Amino acid sequence: MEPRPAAPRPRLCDSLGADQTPSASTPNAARAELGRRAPAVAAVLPAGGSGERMGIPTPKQFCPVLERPLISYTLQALERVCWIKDIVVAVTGENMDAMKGIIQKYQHQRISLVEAGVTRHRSIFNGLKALAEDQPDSKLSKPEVVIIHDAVRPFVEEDVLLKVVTAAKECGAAGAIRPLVSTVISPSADGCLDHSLERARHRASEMPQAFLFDVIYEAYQQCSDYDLEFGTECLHLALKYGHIKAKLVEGSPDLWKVTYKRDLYAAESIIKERISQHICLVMDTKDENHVGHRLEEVLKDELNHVKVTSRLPCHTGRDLDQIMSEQCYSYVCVNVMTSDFEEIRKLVNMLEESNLSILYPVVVISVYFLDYKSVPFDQKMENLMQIREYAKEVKKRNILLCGLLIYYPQDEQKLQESLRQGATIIATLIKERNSGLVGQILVA
Ligand SMILES: Nc1ccn([C@@H]2O[C@H](COP(=O)(O)OP(=O)(O)OP(=O)(O)O)[C@@H](O)[C@H]2O)c(=O)n1
Ligand SMILES: O=C(CO)[C@H](O)[C@H](O)COP(=O)(O)O
Repeated sequence: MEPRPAAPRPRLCDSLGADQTPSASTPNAARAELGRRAPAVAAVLPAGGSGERMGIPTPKQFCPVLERPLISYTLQALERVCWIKDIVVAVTGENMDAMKGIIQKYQHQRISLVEAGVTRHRSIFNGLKALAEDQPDSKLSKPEVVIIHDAVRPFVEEDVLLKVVTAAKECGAAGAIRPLVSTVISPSADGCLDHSLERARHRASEMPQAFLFDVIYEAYQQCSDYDLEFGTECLHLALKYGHIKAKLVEGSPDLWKVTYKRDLYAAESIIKERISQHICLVMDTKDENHVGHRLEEVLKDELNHVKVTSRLPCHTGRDLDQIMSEQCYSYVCVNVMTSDFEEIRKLVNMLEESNLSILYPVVVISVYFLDYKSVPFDQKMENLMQIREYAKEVKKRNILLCGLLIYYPQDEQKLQESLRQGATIIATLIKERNSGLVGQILVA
């Protein structure tokens, strides 16, 4: 088991990062209402499947995405919602230790583990039992509303959680839905089309779902072995056994369930895009006419949807702390005045203290300029080679450090070209977060 990192992490409810910002559509009135009447809300996450359709031995909830297990992203998405008091995760006995290791390594909070069942419904039922009042020695208390959410749907946002919880409080049950992508057809026994459903009149049932706890717990207590073995829909159990017609809430496309291998690639791309929305340039000069500021302009041009900010180095710029607390995961250290690594070391130390890289790889690019006239290329490169060893060291802390040498010719047009190429390399390193390039010195 990996040791627990020392300092507490700088986030959760009040500091929201790139993938943590509640969507603009978060219904503030509903949130306020929920706050006023504060129903106790808990969540149950079934995570006991084997991921057969993924076709690999590791169950998909434990597959690494940017070197962190998928389930950790889902836990992060739920635990950042302050009004969810307990999160109960159902895991198989054989994966219990691995799950405990994940909770410890990524500092997840408010998590309780229960043993999974042989089917998804049985796993959920075990989670509900742990929340029910009548469990001896349990630290958990029975919630008024329970959210059920698959461990393999990592992109659940606070606004949809709030919508299903508010609707469940009113109607007894609620679930997220999406338009169907394909038409659903029913084949007959001989493999021919029996009938097809009118696509526009049907919806795909997704997660999260929420229920008044008593409604869903009683439904699970009453349901048949057949339901527990073959059922795939909790809303159906609430209807069949509690006569509750669930409220259906439109969900976002990102709520889809990671099922096949390609879904892991899609999840990784979404995460990379979300954490690459803010770049901080740490400039070692205030001089507005310096080439570092021209690089900033070109970078803003290159990355027109990305927020690019610049700051002075760490020892004078206290607001770098602020940027780190806003969860900026990309830093470009522009060394105009010196060629040493002092500024980079200070920046990396600050990043380590911030604990940012526990959850996501942080990219740091150290940029230097090469004026052939003053320093020969080989001499400059020799100096920069030191970055390799240092990069190897900080890679262990999930900080991906690379060097970039930008040619600085006298000719204005050529300089512009170098800066543009430098900006393209920076943008690629940030978007890709490729750990294979750690310690490399690229030349523009
Ligand atoms: N006995 C089971 C089976 C599934 N699940 C969980 O239910 C969620 C949704 O199920 P699904 O996507 O079907 O997962 P798997 O059963 O793992 O996948 P597959 O059907 O491809 O084997 C997943 O988080 C999965 O871990 C569970 O807790 N217990
Ligand atoms: O979408 C869902 C609820 O409606 C479930 O996630 C889905 O039914 C899980 O089923 P399976 O484990 O068979 O994939």
